[in-house]
Amino acid sequence: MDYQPFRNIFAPNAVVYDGDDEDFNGNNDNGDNYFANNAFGVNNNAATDATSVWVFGYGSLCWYPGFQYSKCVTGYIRGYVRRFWQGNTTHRGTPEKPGRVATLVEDKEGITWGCAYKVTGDSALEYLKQRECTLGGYVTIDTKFFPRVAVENSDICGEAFPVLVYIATDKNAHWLGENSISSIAQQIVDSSGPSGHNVEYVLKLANFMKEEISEAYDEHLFCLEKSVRDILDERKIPLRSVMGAAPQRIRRDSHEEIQRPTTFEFTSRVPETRLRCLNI
Ligand SMILES: N[C@@H](CCC(=O)N[C@@H](CS)C(=O)NCC(=O)O)C(=O)O
Repeated sequence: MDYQPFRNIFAPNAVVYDGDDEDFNGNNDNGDNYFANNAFGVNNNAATDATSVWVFGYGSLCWYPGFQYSKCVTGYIRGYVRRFWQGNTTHRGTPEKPGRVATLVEDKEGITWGCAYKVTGDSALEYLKQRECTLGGYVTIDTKFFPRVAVENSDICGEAFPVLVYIATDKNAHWLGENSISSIAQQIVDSSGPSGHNVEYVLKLANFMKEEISEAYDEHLFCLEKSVRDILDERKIPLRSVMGAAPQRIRRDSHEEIQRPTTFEFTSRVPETRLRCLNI
């Protein structure tokens, strides 16, 4: 499916960090650093609070952040694709039977949808350092996040802003790498760990994508989800035995609820409508 990312309709002139003349650490040809300057697309008091950063989630963080945050915005990053190529022995597997969790793999044309959380202070980052890095083998990178919808006069008003991302590269001890969807699905159905069954991890991520970002299509994730469900059916494993508790409710995209002030002048312009079916 040829996916076209959403264009930001409210900030057509937003300064776009085009990615051509900067590398991932944000340095461009004349020595400016994207991440040192104000984040594009988020107004000053939101993006440049001294102690706040945005963290991009694309795996379990989408449905189980586990830390305090003040905002959650759905959107995507460019230059990466999501792949279940990272092994895990501390959350969704054991040292004897590692599970598989999501990571990102570089792909110049790639887009990965997820959500960005605004966190303030150190506790969230300390928690993520333990959960992702110490227990999971992830490291952090900086990249830019494109909100699905930017809203004029809100704190999510431009095309992109900097995010911190936790990514497992092929250099870490738990890396498993590429394998067929059916083999990965088999391993997932056979794995569980202290945080729950590996199936729960895949299905709750797939549910997040379908419920929150239905316009996006992640072939790797959805083919894996189907393969996992087929195996569960073949083996007559009831979903309730692997799905754990219902995920916490996450309030997302509150900036989209900002309504334009309707003035009398505005409403008086609303054209007459006829309810043809009632002929009134
Ligand atoms: N960094 C990715 C993946 C994070 C992830 O799934 N990490 C795993 C393994 S370290 C984890 O935290 N799992 C917790 C769980 O499975 O409940 C994200 O942004 O969501």
